[in-house]
Amino acid sequence: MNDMATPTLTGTPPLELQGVTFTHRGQRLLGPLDLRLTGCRRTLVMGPNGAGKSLLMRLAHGLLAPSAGRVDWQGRTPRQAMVFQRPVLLKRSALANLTYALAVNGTPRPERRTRAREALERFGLAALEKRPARVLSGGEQQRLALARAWLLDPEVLFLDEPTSALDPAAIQAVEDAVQEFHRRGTRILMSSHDLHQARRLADEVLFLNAGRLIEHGDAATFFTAPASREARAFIRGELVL
Ligand SMILES: Nc1ncnc2c1ncn2[C@@H]1O[C@H](COP(=O)(O)OP(=O)(O)OP(=O)(O)O)[C@@H](O)[C@H]1O
Repeated sequence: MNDMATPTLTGTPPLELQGVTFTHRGQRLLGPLDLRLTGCRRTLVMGPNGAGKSLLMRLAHGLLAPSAGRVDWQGRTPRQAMVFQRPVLLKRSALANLTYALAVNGTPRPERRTRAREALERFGLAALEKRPARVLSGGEQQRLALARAWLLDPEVLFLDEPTSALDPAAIQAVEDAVQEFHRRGTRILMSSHDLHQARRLADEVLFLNAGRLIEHGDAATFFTAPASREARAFIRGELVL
C-alpha cells in the first residue's frame, strides 16, 4: 500500500479543529467536528458526494471561516498551498503563471525565471512554457498548478479532488507529484472519491458522511476493518444513505 517510509521528524505545526461547524442559511453543513493532524502524513479525505470534504479542506486552509469553533495551527501558521479540481490559472503563459507566483511571494526578480523553468521541467512542462495556461489540457493545467505549489515550498498541501476530471496518465502524474511533495516533507491533505487512489496514497483516512467526521484512523485499518456501517458500505461500493 505505502511503499515509502513516512518521515516522522517535521517542524510543521499540528492542525487542530475544535468544535468546528459550518452553517449556511440556518442549515448545518459540517460538524461539529474535532480533529488533530500532525507530522507530514498523507491524509485522504473520503466520503460520498456532499459529505463535506471540500468544506473541511477550505475551512482548514482558511478560505472559509467556521460558523462556530476554532481552526488552530498550534505554534505558527505554516506555508500552505491548495490545488483545486479545476486549476485557477492566470490568462498568461505557463511560465508567467509561475514567475507571477514567485513575485507575489517575494522572490527576487533575477531568480524567478530560473526557478520557474526548473519547476516546469520537474513537472514535464518545459516544452509548453510559452503556451497560454488556459489552453493547456486539463492534465497539463493540473501539473502547472502543482508546479506553482511546488515553488511555494508549502509545509502543508491541500488537494481538493485534484484528479477527478483527469485520464489515467494525468492521474498518475498528479499522484507522482503528491509523492514528491511527501518525500520533501510536506503534509498532504487530499480529498478523493477514488478508493483505489486512496489505497495507493493514504497513510491515514478521514471519512465524512453528511457533514460528520465518522472515522479518522490509519489507512490500513480503515480499508480492512472500518469501524462504521457507513464506511463499510462506502468501501463495498454501496450507496451510503
Ligand atoms: N460555500 C458554501 N455555501 C453554502 N453551501 C455550501 C458551500 N459549500 C458547500 N456547500 C454545501 O455543503 C455540502 C457539502 O459540500 P462539499 O462540497 O464540502 O461536499 P463534498 O464532500 O466535497 O462533495 P463532492 O464529493 O460532491 O465534491 C453540500 O450540500 C454543498 O452544496
